[in-house]
Amino acid sequence: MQISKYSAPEFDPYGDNAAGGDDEGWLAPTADGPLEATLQVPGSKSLTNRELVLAALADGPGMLRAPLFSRDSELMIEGLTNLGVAIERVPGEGAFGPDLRIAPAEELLGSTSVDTGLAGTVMRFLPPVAALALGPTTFDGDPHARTRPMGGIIAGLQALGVDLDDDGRGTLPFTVHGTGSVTGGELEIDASASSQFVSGLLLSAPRFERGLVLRHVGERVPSRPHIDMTVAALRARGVEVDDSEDGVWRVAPGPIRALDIAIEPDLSNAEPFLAAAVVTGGRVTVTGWPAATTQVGALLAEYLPAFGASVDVQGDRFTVQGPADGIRGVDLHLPEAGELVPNLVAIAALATTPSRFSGIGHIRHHETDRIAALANELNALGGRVRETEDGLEIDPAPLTGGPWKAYADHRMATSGAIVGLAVPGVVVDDIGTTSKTLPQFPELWRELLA
Ligand SMILES: O=C(O)C1=C[C@@H](OP(=O)(O)O)[C@@H](O)[C@H](O)C1
Ligand SMILES: C=C(OP(=O)(O)O)C(=O)O
Repeated sequence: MQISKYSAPEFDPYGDNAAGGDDEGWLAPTADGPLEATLQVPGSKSLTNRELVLAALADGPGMLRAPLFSRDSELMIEGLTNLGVAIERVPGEGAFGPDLRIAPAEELLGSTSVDTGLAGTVMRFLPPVAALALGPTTFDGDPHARTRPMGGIIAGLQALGVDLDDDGRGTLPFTVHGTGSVTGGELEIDASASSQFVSGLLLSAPRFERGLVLRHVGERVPSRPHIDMTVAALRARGVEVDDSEDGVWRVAPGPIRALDIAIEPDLSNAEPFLAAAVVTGGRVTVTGWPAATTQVGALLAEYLPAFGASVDVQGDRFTVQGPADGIRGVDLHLPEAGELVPNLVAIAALATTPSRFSGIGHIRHHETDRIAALANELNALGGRVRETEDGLEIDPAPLTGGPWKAYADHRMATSGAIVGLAVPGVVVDDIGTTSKTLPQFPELWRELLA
């Protein structure tokens, strides 16, 4: 079956957007055999929100082609707009929405507020931009956003001399009192809780008077591919970045070049559909797969074969063929790829041999404590899942249907959908939470199974 181009529903950034669900929850469809499908997914959250920030700080008007439209990107657009950036939707060729034309502000202006929702990229990338604005900007978000670590950004900006009022807990809410400029220079932060502390500071750094020499001190920084993505995005706009010393990033001051740039499809949002091939022994192709990318989702080409699946790449078509003789358990150490873990754990819960995931302690600080959430939800269905300090261990066990809590976490919601393909009666309480990065999920999933 060829999944058709999908037109995004009217988007309600704060609403439930429970397309396909209701108060009773969303009954995950069960596959009655191997699934065969070809589909396209919308633009990358990580690339869209980086390029929005860089376009807003650039030396002239720029374009984003085929960007993502989801709660996280709408919050980024709204936050930048509040700071005085003009962002206009213009017709484009993308299958999932318009293009964006971005005109940087003559002068960024505070005296405003930014709602971060639950978006890590908004809460970590915009405070340094607000430090460049004139006037105070207050940051706050969803209830759970107030528990996500912000220390590297708060302490980092304060150490750079930015006046930032917080209550000392190292979390939202806080106010950045921008003066229109940041001196920059040498800075040490602990980025072991999130790579986004590094990315957030680097993105604004070319606009600091002395640039930035950012040194990480502490345990290992997670999600390194996401930092590499930030560095590549800066270099593509003519910014000089030296990352040759491990744990140190040197950004030269200077202009950020305006670009007309196409956003790649979100390879991490392709994951649940590719997982569907693995758990049903079917065949799923995602089109528009980039030949070269900094997205962590490209590592699915290594991870999915560990379950016994095979991967075939022909041009821009990325195809996964699921195993015919049952899913193999895996032993994966994934500090680089925390964002991919929930869906991989869902596959592992359906495997015939044990699995172990390690090196992912930091995902306890994502949209929810993903280690606890995965263990809770799988064990409630009869699973045998143990939390470890930095991961999960899973023994094979027959699962039965029942409620599946999403905890406002888009990847928990899609993980419930994956389990439901093989286990009748899994009911996801809030499938609408997929609107954080993929509002089309319920519709695309329905088409996958049609
Ligand atoms: O910069 C980014 O776009 C992201 C970085 C990672 O954050 P952490 O380093 O906090 O895991 C990743 O998990 C998140 O989904 C997106
Ligand atoms: C961790 C994630 O998001 P955020 O950008 O909010 O950190 C994620 O998308 O899996």
